[in-house]
Amino acid sequence: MNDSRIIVALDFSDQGTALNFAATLDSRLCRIKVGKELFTLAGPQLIEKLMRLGFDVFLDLKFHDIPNTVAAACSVASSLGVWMINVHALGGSKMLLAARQALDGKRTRLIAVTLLTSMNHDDLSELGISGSPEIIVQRLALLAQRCGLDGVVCSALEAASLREKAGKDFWLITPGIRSSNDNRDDQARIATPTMAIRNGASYLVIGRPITRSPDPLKALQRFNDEIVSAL
Ligand SMILES: O=C(O)c1cc(=O)[nH]c(=O)n1[C@@H]1O[C@H](COP(=O)(O)O)[C@@H](O)[C@H]1O
Repeated sequence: MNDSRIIVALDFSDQGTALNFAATLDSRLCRIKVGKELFTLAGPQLIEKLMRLGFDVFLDLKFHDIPNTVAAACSVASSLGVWMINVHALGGSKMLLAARQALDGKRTRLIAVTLLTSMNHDDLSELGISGSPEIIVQRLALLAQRCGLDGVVCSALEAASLREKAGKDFWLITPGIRSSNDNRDDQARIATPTMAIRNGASYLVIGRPITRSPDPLKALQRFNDEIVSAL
């Protein structure tokens, strides 16, 4: 059984590198996320190969469209046998309900992205959205919960207040994870693994701090150890 809280973001620009990298990891120590770049390049066959290596796959395509289109896309994504898929909460309740309905009776988990972790207060103002990231994330997360989704993607900074409001069974998936000496890259709302766990995160999405490490398996083990001691 895989009780790791880590989802490794497999953000690579070619299939061979991605598969070789996945093979150096251990499917008992993490799950794998495939995003837009790799899926556009390598498609369902790659998902199949990763599942054959024993990985639970989170297919991160962040669907955001009219309800009918999103529901159909969710249904097809689920038929690939993936562990989890996501949509944007900003698609609104009709879209979220349609996505949820498309997965009724299926094993695939459905979560909603709230506010991207690359965005900060200034980005919201630029869009004419008033309110802090925390308030917006909370509103979108509770909407997703009311629509019956399994959880949301948010930053670890919002996880503590959300955990209180959404209860213990709602999944909080937190990207933007960085140790204190890691490069922040394009992430704006970041937190350490310890902070994410203490704030109630269910799973931590970690990409570059593992994929760019000279010893990815060791980095994964180090993150897992940090998480276990924070639990
Ligand atoms: O849905 C996501 O996974 C996601 C949502 C979000 O708000 N922020 C975010 O960074 N992600 C993804 O999480 C991963 C983070 O990667 P690193 O910044 O390299 O750790 C990337 O694959 C992003 O696409």
